[in-house]
Amino acid sequence: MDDLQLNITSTIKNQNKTKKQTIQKNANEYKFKSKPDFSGKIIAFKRPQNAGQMNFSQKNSNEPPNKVPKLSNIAPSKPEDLQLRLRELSENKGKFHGKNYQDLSDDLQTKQKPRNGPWISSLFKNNPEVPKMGQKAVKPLFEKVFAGKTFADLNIHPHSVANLKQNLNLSEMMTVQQKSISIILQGRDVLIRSQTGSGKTLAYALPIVEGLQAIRPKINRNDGVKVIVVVPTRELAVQTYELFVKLTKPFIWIVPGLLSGGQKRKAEKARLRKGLSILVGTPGRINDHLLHTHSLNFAKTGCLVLDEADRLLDMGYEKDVAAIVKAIEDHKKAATYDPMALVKQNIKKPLENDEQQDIPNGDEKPVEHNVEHALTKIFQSTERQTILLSATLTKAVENLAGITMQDPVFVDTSDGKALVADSLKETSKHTDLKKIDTSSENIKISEKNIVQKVITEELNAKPDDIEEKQESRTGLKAFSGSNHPELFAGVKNKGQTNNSTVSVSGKKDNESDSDSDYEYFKVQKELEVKDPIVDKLDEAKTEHEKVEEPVANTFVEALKTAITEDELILPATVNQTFLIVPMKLRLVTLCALIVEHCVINRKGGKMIVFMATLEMVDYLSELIETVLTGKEDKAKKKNESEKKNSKANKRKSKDEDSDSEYEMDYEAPAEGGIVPHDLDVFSLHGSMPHENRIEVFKQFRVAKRGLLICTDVAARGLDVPRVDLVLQFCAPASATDYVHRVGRTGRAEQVGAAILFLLPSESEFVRHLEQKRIRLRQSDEMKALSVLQNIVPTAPTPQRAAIAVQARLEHTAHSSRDWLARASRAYTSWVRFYSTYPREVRMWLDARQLHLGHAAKAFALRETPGALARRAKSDPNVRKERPNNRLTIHDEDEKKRPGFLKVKPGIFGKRIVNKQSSMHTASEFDSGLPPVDTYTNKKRKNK
Ligand SMILES: Nc1ncnc2c1ncn2[C@@H]1O[C@H](COP(=O)(O)OP(=O)(O)OP(=O)(O)O)[C@@H](O)[C@H]1O
Repeated sequence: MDDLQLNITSTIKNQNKTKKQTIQKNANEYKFKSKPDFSGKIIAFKRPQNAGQMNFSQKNSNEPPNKVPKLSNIAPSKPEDLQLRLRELSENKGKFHGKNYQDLSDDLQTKQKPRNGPWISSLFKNNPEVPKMGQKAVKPLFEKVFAGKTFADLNIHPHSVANLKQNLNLSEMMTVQQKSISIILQGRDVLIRSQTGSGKTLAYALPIVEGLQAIRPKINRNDGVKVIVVVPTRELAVQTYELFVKLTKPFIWIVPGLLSGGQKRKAEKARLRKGLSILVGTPGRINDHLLHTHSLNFAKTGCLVLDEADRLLDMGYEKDVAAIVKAIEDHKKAATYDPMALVKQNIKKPLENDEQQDIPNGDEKPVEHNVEHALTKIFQSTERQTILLSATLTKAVENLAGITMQDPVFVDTSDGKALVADSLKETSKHTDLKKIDTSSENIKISEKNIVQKVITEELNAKPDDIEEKQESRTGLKAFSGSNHPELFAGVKNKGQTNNSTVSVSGKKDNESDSDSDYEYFKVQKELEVKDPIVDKLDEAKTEHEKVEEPVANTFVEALKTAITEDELILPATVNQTFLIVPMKLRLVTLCALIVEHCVINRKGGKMIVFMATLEMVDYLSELIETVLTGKEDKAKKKNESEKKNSKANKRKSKDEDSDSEYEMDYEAPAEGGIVPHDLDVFSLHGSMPHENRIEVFKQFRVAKRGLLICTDVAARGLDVPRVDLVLQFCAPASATDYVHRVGRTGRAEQVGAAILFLLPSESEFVRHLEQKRIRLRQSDEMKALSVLQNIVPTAPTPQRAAIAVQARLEHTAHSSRDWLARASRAYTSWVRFYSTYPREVRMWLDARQLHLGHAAKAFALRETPGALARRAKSDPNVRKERPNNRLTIHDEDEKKRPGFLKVKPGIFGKRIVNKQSSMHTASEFDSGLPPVDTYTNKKRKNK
């Protein structure tokens, strides 16, 4: 019992009890705390809950013990007074005379004057040792980014080629574009995987525009939504929409539109009523309009694109995606089916395709080049093409592909993988894939005949057959996955099962005389097997050439292999490193890297820092900006005399300076920041007002240098030019998230760097990344700190410079109640976030390993974890509940729309829901609008 500081505060009742009873009761009230000693050993000691109370009780020993001491009415001005009142309040369980314990505690924190003279910093004390991880032999996967072919080589409208050159400055194709464009133009369902920044957006946007522009008569606004592009974030929606705007410049009759959260519903409704050809949006918002905007109809939609498909199926999005797919099918089904009209329409087609028909009054210029693509036919039919894209694949994507795609093609551009895996092909080791790639050129010849073929077929077909065709391609069968049992039943059955299904062009597979694109692949395959010339050519090839040739798997095999192997690809041009930084040094090391990259770097760096929660982004971005550039501090300047005093004290204390490395002069911050240059700091997270969010994104995009601090909301798809450093301040929730975050740099073969911050307890996370073929090198954390000597030239060592910067950070964080509240909110949010890491990574990112006291230092806080927890408890702005993934769709809403059937749960088969990591992106799943029924309810209540 020697190490117990007993504070026996007994009530009158207790006094009447026996001594033994009193001691037992009080012993139960003691808190047990553990913290490491200097050598890192954990020592436990017990401390009474009201430790400070003993002295107070002693001071007021004249008063009866049961009497509540009164607070003086005079506002406390001196820290000692505050201390006193704080003790009074703490004794009285938080509230007294309407005063709040926390308020007083904050007053104490903020009004406490910095001590002048020697100030012992604990920044470098008690830190765990930084392990040297070494490097495992990892052979990363690489991808050839550029294909060596130009857009002019494609069979697309010359205006498109010219537009790409003039407005986008693009002429050479990227590999993924070369592989995918021709396949998309054939109207095939495609699943595309290629590394971040490899040009996937253009790979689908260009053929879509090409397919649309070729429709004759030209489409107009009244023709309805032809293409739906679903992306996970608003910024990505804006970016994709802008690309479509650029691509459709030569074809002004194609109207792209944007539906992303945060804008006024009314304005969007008006736009939808006017008519859009290409609709780009976030799933929540599209669904919101599906429910509440009756002019939005997908009956004419011929193409559905799900960009960042794995993300869209993650965390609550999948319901919305399912609802969109279902809406397309329902709307198509609901559209009046008139076989005669269909026949007439098809008979007219060859005439319509005659270019002369295009000139209404002889005024309009004829389009010189009007190639027919199978995709154009799809836009004119009731069918639908589905395109899924991502740099990373998951089981959920595989499931979705099985459900929504028919006879899909898998395009994987990583080296050593199948470049094009066609579901209509059997596994063949030495298939010449170039045949598939050039098929669009060959198919031109055959496509001329497709129209005629379809007409003949449809004229001959019974209504039942036609219905079956439509359903198979676009109807409920496709949605429920019933048309794809073979996809996962085994590859060998694939061909047979397909034989009994209806092909893309509506042709039965066993009728092999068809010229359709579907048949083309079949015939092509037969040719590959039978053609003696091809055989001879194959024989003539050297063994070496054969080894280099990519292996063409069937779609299912290739996709399954890709998912099982789970190997991740990152641009070879990104230099990836990690820093193991002890908790207390994290913030100051971050500042050092920002200074190094954005300030000292003459070229002017552009950097993105990923944080775990929006509270962290809000607080740390402002703190860093304030401390480094002095942005806000100006309002709270010290007066001249204080400055003089501090300088005098500084001089004085210099003389008294001790030898300790960790002891330094405390200098009250002077005016302004500590870096000589301007530093533009941007912050971005999902809870920002929409306008700010888009504005920040746009500003950062055009900035030549600057720092963006953000959550994972910026991790997917965002294409910000010249970002040369990505820093992950908090470890990602998965290796996949790591890839997407890093992928914001090194885009389109640009050079970039990525740094991952890890705690000593998290160091084994590197091994997890190495297993996924990600190669990282360890950097020296002390070397990173040495940069700070540039901005604190008086500091003799990097440690001293770090202490000075940390002091500035802490001073700012404690300069007002607001700062303190935000700091502790950020701290609390991070602590809560940490325990939500998904199970797969929890063994490396274990919340039990955290030292919460040290963590406070990383938020420039000086309070103990207990005090911070109390503050969080009394802070109404701290999010108490876990963010849910509910969208603004309610059961009642779903019922409101006629013909809009409720999506059955589990329709996407096995749901892969990453609930744990919902903290940092939760707000993304909102459509950005209040639920409509709130308004309705209010109205009802008023009545
Ligand atoms: N053919 C091309 N030549 C040069 N640059 C290109 C080409 N095509 C696209 N780009 C550029 O490459 C960059 C990355 O393109 P994009 O955003 O489409 O990549 P992504 O593969 O979708 O990346 P992520 O997986 O991160 O979403 C963009 O800046 C784009 O302008």
